[in-house]
Amino acid sequence: MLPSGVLVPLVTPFTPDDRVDRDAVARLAHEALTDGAAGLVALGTTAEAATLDTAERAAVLDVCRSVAREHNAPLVVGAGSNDTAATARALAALPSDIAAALVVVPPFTRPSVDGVVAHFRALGAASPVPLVVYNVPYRTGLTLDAGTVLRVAALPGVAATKHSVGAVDPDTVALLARRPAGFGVYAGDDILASPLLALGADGGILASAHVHTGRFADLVSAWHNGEVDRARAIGHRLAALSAALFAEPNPVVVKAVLHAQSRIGTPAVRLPLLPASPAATATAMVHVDRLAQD
Ligand SMILES: O=C(O)C1=N[C@H](C(=O)O)C[C@H](O)C1
Repeated sequence: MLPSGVLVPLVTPFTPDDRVDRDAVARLAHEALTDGAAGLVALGTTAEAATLDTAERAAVLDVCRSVAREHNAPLVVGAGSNDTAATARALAALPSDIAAALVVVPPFTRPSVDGVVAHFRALGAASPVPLVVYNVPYRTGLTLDAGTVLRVAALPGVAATKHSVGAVDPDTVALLARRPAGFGVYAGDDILASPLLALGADGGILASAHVHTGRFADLVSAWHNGEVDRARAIGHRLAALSAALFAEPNPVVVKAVLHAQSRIGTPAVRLPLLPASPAATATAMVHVDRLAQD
């Protein structure tokens, strides 16, 4: 359903007067797909989707759909909340040319395991497009063991997971060992992308891949082609880059770097995020430049 490779969850660049910079969104989307991304994610966490109003979300989606169509590339759209019925309505309204919806494990409410399974059963039934379950315990407050993810994976309409548990832990290993055929696993912790690929992940949804997209695409190919030494070497360099890009809350450093590269007009983020510090930006740029020279 989704291709192997790296999907770039696009940031939302803002103009100096705090409007969505549609041209910059389009430019970043084109660059990512031209540089080797297998697809795009619109309205993810990285997009600061929580701070966009309805019209802004529609504008971002519109731009991303048009660029994805031009490149014949899959577009995944971020969705999901701790209100099952509201999420089902939002999914039902998605346009049919969307490849998948990235749906977060219900945050904050802390339902039971059976409640989580019932949530995704309802969403799988309501959605016209396949679901990618976004498992990110440090954001949702809910840790799912491998058995629960596999129960969700077996539901109709559930196609993949974005695995962002913050560690390569026993449940991660069990998930990759026991996942059913055709169920995709995508790394969602940028720093851990290389070890997850070594365990067999299909790719990654990685904000870091705004920068050196081609290197991230190469990391996936190297692991998938069994070029272990090369994959390790690329993975170590990219992990250092990702660590620098995630030194402050995502996506503030990514935006600062894109601005330093003159790829977006402002590094602005919306509250409660604060702009990246000059020190974090400078450190990230050292890694960006070092990789450019390799
Ligand atoms: O928006 C996303 O998708 C991503 N969000 C993660 C986060 O902010 O925690 C990071 C990942 O690179 C992609």
